[in-house]
Amino acid sequence: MLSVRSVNQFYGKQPVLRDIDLDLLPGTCTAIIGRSGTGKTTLVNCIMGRLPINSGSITWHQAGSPPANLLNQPGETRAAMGIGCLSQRSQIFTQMTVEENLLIALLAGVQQRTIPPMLYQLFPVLFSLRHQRSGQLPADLQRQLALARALVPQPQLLILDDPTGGMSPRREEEMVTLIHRLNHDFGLTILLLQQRLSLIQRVADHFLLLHVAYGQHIAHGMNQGNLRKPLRSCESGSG
Ligand SMILES: Nc1ncnc2c1ncn2[C@@H]1O[C@H](COP(=O)(O)OP(=O)(O)OP(=O)(O)O)[C@@H](O)[C@H]1O
Repeated sequence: MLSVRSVNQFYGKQPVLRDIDLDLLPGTCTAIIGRSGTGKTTLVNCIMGRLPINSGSITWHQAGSPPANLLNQPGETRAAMGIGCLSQRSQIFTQMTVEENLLIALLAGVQQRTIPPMLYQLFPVLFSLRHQRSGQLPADLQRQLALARALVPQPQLLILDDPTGGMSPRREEEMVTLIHRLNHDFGLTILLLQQRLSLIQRVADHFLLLHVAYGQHIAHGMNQGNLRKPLRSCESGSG
């Protein structure tokens, strides 16, 4: 579905991503693991077209269509191509109601004209609060709303940047269940950025480890095994 090949990215002269390779297969959940500052968000920003890359390629594969070079697509069109993203900071319009936030996501140049019915099934709490101003919701429900918004255009690939960050244990558990359902029941391909292995092991099939070695950020190999089994080391020795 998505191939990242030999991607390098620098902030000024400082290398952040070094020769990153990543393959996302349809229907899988892949985790990008790494401590704070190892470049997880930077990689996602490159995939979403928010940051240019210095070298490498990012290719989008869709059944029945030739591979598309994502680097030729402006960031705005990547959502319409089927890539959704929940960023670290919830992006909701706090003056609008829950429902208005969902409706406005339909304006993002996608074919979809109505809120998908499954959305309120997935988020029953949001359904009961749909006429409430979203700024009045507690932070973890605002996060749920941001995720629901990302799902309105019915993406094929959903990128989740620290989706449980700052959540209460109860909402975190709901979010983990939700990610699992989206992946297993709805077949959504998921790229999950997380630091906590215990959470990753519950939902992810594969992982890519980013870490800092000798003062530089380098990517280590990708495990194609099943992460619900005990985590195996995937270091490839490139440091
Ligand atoms: N706009 C920027 N300009 C310069 N350096 C930056 C910029 N954004 C991030 N960095 C640096 O790039 C490195 C990678 O940052 P990034 O946010 O991608 O890491 P991360 O793994 O997502 O961290 P976290 O888990 O805390 O979100 C860090 O050293 C960070 O300080």
